[in-house]
Amino acid sequence: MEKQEIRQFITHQLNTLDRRQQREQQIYDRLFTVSAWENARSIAVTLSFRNECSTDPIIEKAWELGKQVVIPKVVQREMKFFEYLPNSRLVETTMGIREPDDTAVERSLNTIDLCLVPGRAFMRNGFRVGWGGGFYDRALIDYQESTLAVAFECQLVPAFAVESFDRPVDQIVTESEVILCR
Ligand SMILES: Nc1nc2c(c(=O)[nH]1)N(C=O)[C@@H](CNc1ccc(C(=O)N[C@@H](CCC(=O)O)C(=O)O)cc1)CN2
Ligand SMILES: Nc1ncnc2c1ncn2[C@@H]1O[C@H](COP(=O)(O)OP(=O)(O)OP(=O)(O)O)[C@@H](O)[C@H]1O
Repeated sequence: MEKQEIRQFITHQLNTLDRRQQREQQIYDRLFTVSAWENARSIAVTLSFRNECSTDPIIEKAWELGKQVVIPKVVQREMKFFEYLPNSRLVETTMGIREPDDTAVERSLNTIDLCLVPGRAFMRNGFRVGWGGGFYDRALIDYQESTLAVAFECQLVPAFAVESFDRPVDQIVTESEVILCR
């Protein structure tokens, strides 16, 4: 399948997913036992939108545990990361993604212990298909710390053509397993 067909297929899968809340809770419970999560003092995470697995409980838990949280903002085709606190103000993009406002403090991704990478579809070897902006492929080029994706089982796909610029994640946490990709 082409990446574009995979995106359409996954959108349908996610829109018709049953027992979503139960599945999300299983994903969180499993994520919170992973050592890369436990050891991270700072995490980068996206604010979920549309039918992505909700990241709100992940962020709440991170704050509860005293972890620093940063979230991305797309600035002129480039993604930058900013500190995210319970009282941070957000603005919504035309696409519907919530992003930090102008007052947020920028943090280099390279100073963050764990990067939670969003994606539409994943192979078990960690390669992913996103929304098609290539933002994470570029952001992860010289990122040395742990990368992890949370995804529903139905987002795992058997095979797609990997391109030279694609960057795999280290681990994928689903509602039924932790996949060690590398
Ligand atoms: N929750 C979440 N936040 C995220 C991502 C993500 O996958 N999930 N991203 C992961 O990389 C980045 C944003 N990714 C984007 C990828 C593509 C387009 C884009 O192509 N927009 C089109 C409109 C497409 C549409 O409306 O459907 C455009 O601007 O013309 C925008 C943002 C950063 N934040
Ligand atoms: N390292 C890079 N340098 C320049 N362009 C890149 C790089 N990585 C990706 N791109 C560009 O980004 C485009 C989209 O890539 P791809 O379809 O893999 O995005 P994606 O992984 O689905 O999106 P995202 O990473 O934002 O979730 C590609 O067509 C490619 O030209």
